Amino acid sequence: MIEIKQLTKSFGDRTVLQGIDAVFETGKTNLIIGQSGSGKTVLMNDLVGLLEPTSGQILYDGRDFVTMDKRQRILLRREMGMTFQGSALFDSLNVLENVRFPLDMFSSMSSRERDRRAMECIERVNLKGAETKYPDEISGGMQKRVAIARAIVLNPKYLFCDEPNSGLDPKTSLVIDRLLSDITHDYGITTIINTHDMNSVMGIGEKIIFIYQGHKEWEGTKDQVMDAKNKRLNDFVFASDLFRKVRKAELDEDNNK
Ligand SMILES: Nc1ncnc2c1ncn2[C@@H]1O[C@H](COP(=O)(O)OP(=O)(O)OP(=O)(O)O)[C@@H](O)[C@H]1O
Repeated sequence: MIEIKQLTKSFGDRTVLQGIDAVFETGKTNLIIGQSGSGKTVLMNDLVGLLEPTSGQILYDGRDFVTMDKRQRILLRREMGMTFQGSALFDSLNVLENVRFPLDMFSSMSSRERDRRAMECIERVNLKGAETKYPDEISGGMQKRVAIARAIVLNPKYLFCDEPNSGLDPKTSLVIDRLLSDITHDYGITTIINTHDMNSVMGIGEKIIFIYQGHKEWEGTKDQVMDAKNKRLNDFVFASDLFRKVRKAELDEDNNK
């Protein structure tokens, strides 16, 4: 479990995150949603230590990341996996080498063991057969899967995914969502996903935190989103034409009963 308490982040005199309290649950897909510019990426970057919060606590199973010394932080970072917006693969490395990279950097495994572990993760994301291909030889969806395999190769307890569906068609997005959800449940990972994809929200949003202009406006589950009474959340959800139509059809159906 990751718990944040009164997390605030300012850049100069501009406050981007304002006193956020939230709990991200173990073994669940926790989604951070919100409009462009609401602060999702800043929040995630604070969580993984790419930014320093201005104030507040970030508790990883009770351990406060903010007050840790450098050595403790390095150790905790080894428990984190991350995928970035865009897949951020190394163009000059093939799929196997990309996935093996964290092991090459951080593990004491033999070369053979590293290959075996990397192949295990490649198989987990259904990319067996693609291990000798280079990123520019595979599709965007396959690149995302390579990024996920690389993010789990060190057996993380915590997985962070910033916009994992960006640039993907709806069908491929579903495949990625399902994969992230299965991995989260199979390995009991605390997974945090930044998204503004409503299909992801309704598909895998076991816990949803809605950020509005830097503060937590609403939290709940995918089953609560459609009926939530929060106007800002509704505006966000139903800004998607498809969801407005789905909701209207549901209401019409109710009225005709
Ligand atoms: N290094 C920085 N210095 C100053 N302002 C920043 C910095 N990083 C982010 N911001 C500002 O913080 C706000 C939140 O940005 P953030 O990238 O977290 O939004 P987001 O919700 O992730 O948006 P998107 O969905 O478009 O990725 C924006 O107004 C952005 O300009």
